[in-house]
Amino acid sequence: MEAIRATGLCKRYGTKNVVDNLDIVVPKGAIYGFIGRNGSGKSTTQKMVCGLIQPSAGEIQLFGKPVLDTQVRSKIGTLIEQPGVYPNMSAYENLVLQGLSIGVHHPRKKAVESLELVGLGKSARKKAKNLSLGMKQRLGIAIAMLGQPELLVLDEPINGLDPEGIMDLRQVIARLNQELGITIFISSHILGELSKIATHYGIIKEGKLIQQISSQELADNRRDFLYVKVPNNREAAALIMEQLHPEECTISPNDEIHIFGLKDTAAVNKLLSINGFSVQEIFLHQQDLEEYFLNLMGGDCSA
Ligand SMILES: Nc1ncnc2c1ncn2[C@@H]1O[C@H](COP(=O)(O)OP(=O)(O)OP(=O)(O)O)[C@@H](O)[C@H]1O
Repeated sequence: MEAIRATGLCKRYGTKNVVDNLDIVVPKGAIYGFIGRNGSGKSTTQKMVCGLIQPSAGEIQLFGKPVLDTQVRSKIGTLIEQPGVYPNMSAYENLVLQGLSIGVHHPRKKAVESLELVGLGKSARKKAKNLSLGMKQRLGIAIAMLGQPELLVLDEPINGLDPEGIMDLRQVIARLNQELGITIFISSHILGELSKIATHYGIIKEGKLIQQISSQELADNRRDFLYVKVPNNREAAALIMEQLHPEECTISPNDEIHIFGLKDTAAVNKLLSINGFSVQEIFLHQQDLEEYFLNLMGGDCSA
């Protein structure tokens, strides 16, 4: 059963379809990276998934139930926009207060547990206003965790964080997913960081889903090749085709050989060497995720 299934989802503001006929499937247990430029409709989609705004059309099911089902709503934790924290209260006090306001059993115990979960155990007594942005985001996740959700919806939690903050947050997300089995629906326009943890991706452009793909399918789609720099490249390429039967060998504009469908660097190196070619450079070129998405989105998506 999927954690989220959105079908034909639309949101119209005035005459504009901000979200346009979206079909999204987030499998249970996934870390689903929802990727698109600013203004592409990510927040609007996430707000509909959380039941914060009404779709203009379409249907959303969470764990097989309609999004407005009260039982299912208790399974969602959200971090959308800034977490509502009191700056002069400590991280711990904020959590206790939030816990009390949503009627959590044993709010003090839960507050301590939630702080530990997000790696803020040692900063429990710090005033919220003195926490770094990354710590504030983790406090926001701790608040979202108070209700023991099965699904966390995180809207651009990485935005504005420094590299250390990003790494800490990434570890927290991975831990919640792996240790507690929580499904994560996380939006971002920063691709690299997400690629280290995401198991699935949905790519949205101008309100339309342009691709939905698992990280496994993505790895298969990305076209890696062996890069070989060698004099007499045409003869070398012909020899490689004849002896090692890769899918394809091309000569790049810079005169390097690109071999597709073969990853055995040693075999190529050996073949060329024993036939008198002096290999200057040889390595496996892997198309990185950024390149892949930029191709799909047609330009710089961090703009
Ligand atoms: N309440 C609203 N009324 C009118 N237009 C809106 C409203 N909310 C969002 N929009 C518009 O919908 C489009 C998508 O916005 P949305 O916030 O969903 O995008 P996003 O991908 O999350 O981008 P960002 O990262 O900048 O928030 C934008 O053009 C935005 O101006």
